[in-house]
Amino acid sequence: MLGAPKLKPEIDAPAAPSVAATAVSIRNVDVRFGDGVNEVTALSGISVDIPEGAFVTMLGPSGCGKSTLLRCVADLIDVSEGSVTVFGRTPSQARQNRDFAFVFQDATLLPWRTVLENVSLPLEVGKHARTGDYADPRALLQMVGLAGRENALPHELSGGMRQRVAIARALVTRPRILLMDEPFGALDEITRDRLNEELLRVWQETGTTILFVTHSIPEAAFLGQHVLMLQAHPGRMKEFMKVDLPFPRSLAVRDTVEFIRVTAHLRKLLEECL
Ligand SMILES: Nc1ncnc2c1ncn2[C@@H]1O[C@H](COP(=O)(O)OP(=O)(O)OP(=O)(O)O)[C@@H](O)[C@H]1O
Repeated sequence: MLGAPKLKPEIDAPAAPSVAATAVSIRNVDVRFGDGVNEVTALSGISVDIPEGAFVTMLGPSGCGKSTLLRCVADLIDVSEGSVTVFGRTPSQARQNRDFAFVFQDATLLPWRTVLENVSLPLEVGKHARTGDYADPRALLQMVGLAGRENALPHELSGGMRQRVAIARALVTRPRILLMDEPFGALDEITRDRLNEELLRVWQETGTTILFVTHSIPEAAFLGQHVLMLQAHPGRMKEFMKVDLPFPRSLAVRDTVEFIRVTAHLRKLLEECL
């Protein structure tokens, strides 16, 4: 039996446009160090919005101000002009609210504490253990591939393992933003590749916004949804470029024509920045 005739053709309701909130807003930022003849303009006129949940890699010649910009977001450096907001708060308020966590090139683990005790450390000094708003340190260790190494001491781990601990420690307070300053810069290429893949997986599992400084063009292209390219003397924004490569990405993407095209474009931009 036929159903009742349709009076109107069925039309799918248009999907609501998904507009990501802004995680970090950087407006006309200048940073100067020193006074008088010793004054150095590290950053000049930087404006960019980092969408919530984005993975943004920062690339540029040595001394262009990548670390300085990351440190402005992290409330480690005050801007000379302009403003930085983190989810609408000042960097200082965002730090107190534990909106972000920082991962440096050196894992900076406490040598006398086990892996698990290092990952749990932020819970001892912050409000998170009190409020219960934290990630399970053991589950994080599993996520970064260190299940079974909870009781090891840092000196018993490889450099790559130590960085994995540092990443787990950074994630334990469930920061909304992860600020990473060349976290894999001191690692051998194979370990770095593996950690790149793992970091993308962690990003996709946690939805954390990531700002990641690197010197490596392939690393910037492989990890980034966007690449923020800075030029030097003074540090200015060259380009905020979307990387048109699909997710999830595996290392095999680096052999594709599209990836080679992206890295060639980044190399050309980088040469223009010198
Ligand atoms: N505390 C400081 N005092 C004086 N000058 C500084 C300070 N920090 C950074 N600078 C200067 O600011 C500029 C930007 O430095 P920054 O470390 O941010 O660059 P970078 O792009 O991260 O460099 P690299 O890629 O070599 O790590 C450089 O000229 C640097 O010498």
